[in-house]
Amino acid sequence: MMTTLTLPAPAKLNRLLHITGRREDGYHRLQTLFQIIDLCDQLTLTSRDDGVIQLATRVPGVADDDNLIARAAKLLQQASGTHLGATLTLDKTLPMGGGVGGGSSDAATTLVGLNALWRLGFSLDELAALGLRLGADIPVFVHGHTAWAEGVGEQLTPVTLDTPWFVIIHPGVSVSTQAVFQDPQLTRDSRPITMARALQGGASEWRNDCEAVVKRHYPAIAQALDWLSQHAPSRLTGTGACVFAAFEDAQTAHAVAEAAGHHGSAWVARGLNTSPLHDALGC
Ligand SMILES: C[C@@](CO)(OP(=O)(O)O)[C@H](O)COP(=O)(O)OP(=O)(O)OC[C@H]1O[C@@H](n2ccc(N)nc2=O)[C@H](O)[C@@H]1O
Ligand SMILES: Nc1ncnc2c1ncn2[C@@H]1O[C@H](COP(=O)(O)OP(=O)(O)O)[C@@H](O)[C@H]1O
Repeated sequence: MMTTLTLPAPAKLNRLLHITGRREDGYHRLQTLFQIIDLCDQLTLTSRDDGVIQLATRVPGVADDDNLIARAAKLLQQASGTHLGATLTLDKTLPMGGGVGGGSSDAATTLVGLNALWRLGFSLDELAALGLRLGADIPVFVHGHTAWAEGVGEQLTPVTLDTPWFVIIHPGVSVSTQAVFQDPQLTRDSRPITMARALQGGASEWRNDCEAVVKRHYPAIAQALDWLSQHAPSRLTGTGACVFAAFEDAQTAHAVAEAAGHHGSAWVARGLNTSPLHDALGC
């Protein structure tokens, strides 16, 4: 019987991010295009008979009880009533709090992977609903398809986007998502658009409503955006700190990433339409 799985947890980019209003609970309504990319963390999940959820690796700065993979595993255990446990090993590549959704994706891979390992038989819809209780960015990674999203990011429609090579720069500062959403100067009244219109417009019309506020508060992000914009149109992902630009060929992307060194860490990643997690599990 299968007792160990090693699975990818891919990152995402917000190719477009509009803030269209605020819910009664203070959370902001968004319209966004989430694109999955091939930059990944790796998770190894090993089933155990004693019911214990054990973290074999620590995430710096995150208490084990707060770690999203431990929380996801415990939530799935509770929801299913299984007597099984798991040892969870996380090989972290994705920058934390960078707007590429690493923690959310780790949690999604835990839910989808343990569902297979423990043979629970939950559907992806059921797992996405569980994931939403831990974070708004988790459902897209559970479903595993590049998507148009509304609500707080949980109402998903799968779409197919171009699959360029992205240069992603993390300017080495950490952005507080909460502070961005609390800023009085944040654009929070963008007129809602249809998905068809967003897709028709194409990348040249896509923007991120958080960008102006984030650039004002974090000069390093403004500088990275200005520098990258000399090579190709550049955007912030999520509430930052990462910025990205799309290139048609890998060679150009690698040359730009190499030259980006003085602005922070830089990666090259390919845009995807389906998640490598779902490719690996055949689901
Ligand atoms: C805006 C996005 C787009 O992908 O940014 P990134 O986190 O990826 O950068 C996400 O949806 C972010 O979701 P997530 O990262 O789960 O946000 P949380 O940590 O729950 O939010 C921190 C705080 O930001 C505010 N917040 C967050 C999301 C939202 N739609 N409206 C809000 O007003 C709330 O005050 C919340 O307490
Ligand atoms: N397994 C995990 N990996 C990364 N961050 C985690 C994890 N568990 C909890 N966190 C917390 O979640 C925060 C946001 O993580 P992350 O998803 O990487 O950022 P973002 O939502 O900006 O892309 C981190 O700063 C950290 O405090």
